[in-house]
Amino acid sequence: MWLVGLAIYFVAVFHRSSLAVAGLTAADRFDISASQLATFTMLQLLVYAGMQVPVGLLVDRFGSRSVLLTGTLLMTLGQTGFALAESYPLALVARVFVGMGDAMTFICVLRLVSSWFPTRRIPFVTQVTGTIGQAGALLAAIPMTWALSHLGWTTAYLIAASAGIVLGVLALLVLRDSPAARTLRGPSLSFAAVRTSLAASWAHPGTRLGFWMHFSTQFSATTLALLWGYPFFVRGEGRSPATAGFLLTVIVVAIMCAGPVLGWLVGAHPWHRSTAVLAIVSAIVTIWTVVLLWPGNAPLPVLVVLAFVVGIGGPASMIGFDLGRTSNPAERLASASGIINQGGFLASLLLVVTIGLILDWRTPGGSTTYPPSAFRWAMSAQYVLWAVGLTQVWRYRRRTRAVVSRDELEGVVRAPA
Ligand SMILES: N[C@@H](Cc1c[nH]cn1)C(=O)NCC(=O)O
Repeated sequence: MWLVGLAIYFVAVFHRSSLAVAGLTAADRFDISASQLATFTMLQLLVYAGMQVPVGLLVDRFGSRSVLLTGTLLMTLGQTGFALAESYPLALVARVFVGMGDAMTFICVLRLVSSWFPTRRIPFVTQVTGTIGQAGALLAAIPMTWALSHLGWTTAYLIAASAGIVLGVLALLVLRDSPAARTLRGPSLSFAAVRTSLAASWAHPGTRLGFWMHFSTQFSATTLALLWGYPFFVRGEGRSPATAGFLLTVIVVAIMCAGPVLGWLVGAHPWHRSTAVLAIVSAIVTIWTVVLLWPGNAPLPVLVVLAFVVGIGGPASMIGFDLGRTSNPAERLASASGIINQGGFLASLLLVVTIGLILDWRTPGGSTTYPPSAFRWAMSAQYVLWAVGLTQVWRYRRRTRAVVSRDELEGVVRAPA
């Protein structure tokens, strides 16, 4: 069950990232400017973040199997539309469908993990899910670049879309919501029930802690990987395109290395989940400060450390979902995960837009040849998000610890007195 869900999530990450290497071809095909190109990424993030809570509610109501199948269908339709679109507005509509399908995937897989694995394995399997799923971005980078240049736009994207048909059929035949039932159905979704369920999830400080953990940890990596990393390394730090590509790969390597380690750590020391997040965000802030204060271009080893430490933020964000799991009953798990999953994507959306605005503001003459000083200003916008995120993690960590029993969390069984 897990492998089927994981395969669909892997393909969702592949679809999500498949535009990153097609930017120049897309600009030619649709005859669009750089900001119109960036609109694709913003729209996708907006749809993804906006759908998290509704998707969580749908999963709690209709089960992961039904929602995952719907998501796979939407992504496949979207990617097929993108392959065939010849105008910018049609391509935007197709990207909205890809974003909607993508938004339906991860929460379903988290729910499958909690239904099919013993409790003590869940933190580790959740991390491995994120780690393997994120490798879909690697598939989007290398084979997709080859396919676009050798097979052309339409064939490359149609082949990508066909993965959804194969996985959709597999999921239809194989997937079960839980060992006890092929399809689980929760209570019906009246407006009052939805409000009560969301309010109950949000009222638990553990859900809020999870949201702010997700918010603080992943935006730096997401923003670099999806849009601004390449221009920052090339224009802001004077590196060659090949070195910029290498630095973006270091982010993915960091995700692969840190995911299983954090999964083990969270399973073994659940009481210290927020300490791990505070330490990782502090490390990210420190290395960014070194790079931004470096006189002139930072040396390559420092940029490698930056890419690696920022990459660790991706798996660190998964710790937020573990807070959601231990703070909510099973029937509210998916909606709590939806609330938490909004954090990092909202922060990334804010940052993607703010960096664009600051670059335009600090670049003379409306040109897109952004100078290194403009990148320093733009990347410094992250301090506002870190300040908000770290303050909230600190506040809600204290509140969560006040209502959660450490012994229960750590599974300590005390002998009767
Ligand atoms: N933080 C990511 C997943 C991740 C895991 N390792 C690195 N990144 C996340 O929130 N994922 C949701 C999704 O849909 O990808």
